[in-house]
Amino acid sequence: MPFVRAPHPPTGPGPLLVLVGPPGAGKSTVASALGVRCGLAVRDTDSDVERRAGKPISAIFVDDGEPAFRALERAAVADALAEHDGVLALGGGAVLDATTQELLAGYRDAGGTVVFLDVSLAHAAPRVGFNQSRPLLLGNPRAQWQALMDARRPVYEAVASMRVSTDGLRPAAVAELIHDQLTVAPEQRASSPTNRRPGE
Ligand SMILES: Nc1ncnc2c1ncn2[C@@H]1O[C@H](COP(=O)(O)OP(=O)(O)O)[C@@H](O)[C@H]1O
Ligand SMILES: O=C(O)C1=C[C@@H](OP(=O)(O)O)[C@@H](O)[C@H](O)C1
Ligand SMILES: [Mg+2]
Repeated sequence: MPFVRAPHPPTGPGPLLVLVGPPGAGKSTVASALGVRCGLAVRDTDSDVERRAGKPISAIFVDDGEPAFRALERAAVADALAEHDGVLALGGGAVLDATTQELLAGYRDAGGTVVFLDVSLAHAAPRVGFNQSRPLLLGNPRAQWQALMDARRPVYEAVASMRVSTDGLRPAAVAELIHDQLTVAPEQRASSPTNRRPGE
């Protein structure tokens, strides 16, 4: 079923939907599931950064450092917000950047939808695992993840227009929830638990 499109940002096409949240929330996976389900193009800023750098994120962190990664990420997010008109998954730390926060606020003000995929440590840990691909979780992944989430939760809540708890839901079910939220009438949406602004 096609989406009922939210109003476009006035300055460009803009994504239909932007996914934010911590590592293991399922941003990349749910973006793909939504793309398949709804026939939408999918873009992931982590993939854009890796393509531009010509190496994996873990290698960027080791060779060039986190600030260099964040600069590449800031540029990738700005480009994607301007160019992409499908589903956009951000990397988990992208929303910490002040420029990105401003761009997302403008996107939302223009009618764009930013979805915070929420997840608890118990559900994120098995998803993220202990591999080397997420450099910020090296050492003690569970403790690192929880500290990161505690620090970032207010930011995820501030930039989002919708929060979806993914605990115990398969990616396809998360995609279905988001799809259903965006295809119901706005007046029904306002009273739905998944569409309250975080904190409301
Ligand atoms: N809702 C979910 N339930 C179970 N596993 C999931 C879910 N969402 C994602 N995964 C799995 O968790 C891992 C991380 O997902 P990913 O989409 O890369 O998360 P993110 O992009 O938010 O870091 C992948 O192996 C993916 O298949
Ligand atoms: O949370 C973070 O700071 C990061 C999350 C990763 O993306 P995912 O959230 O898609 O795993 C990736 O951008 C990088 O390892 C840094
Ligand atoms: Mg991802």
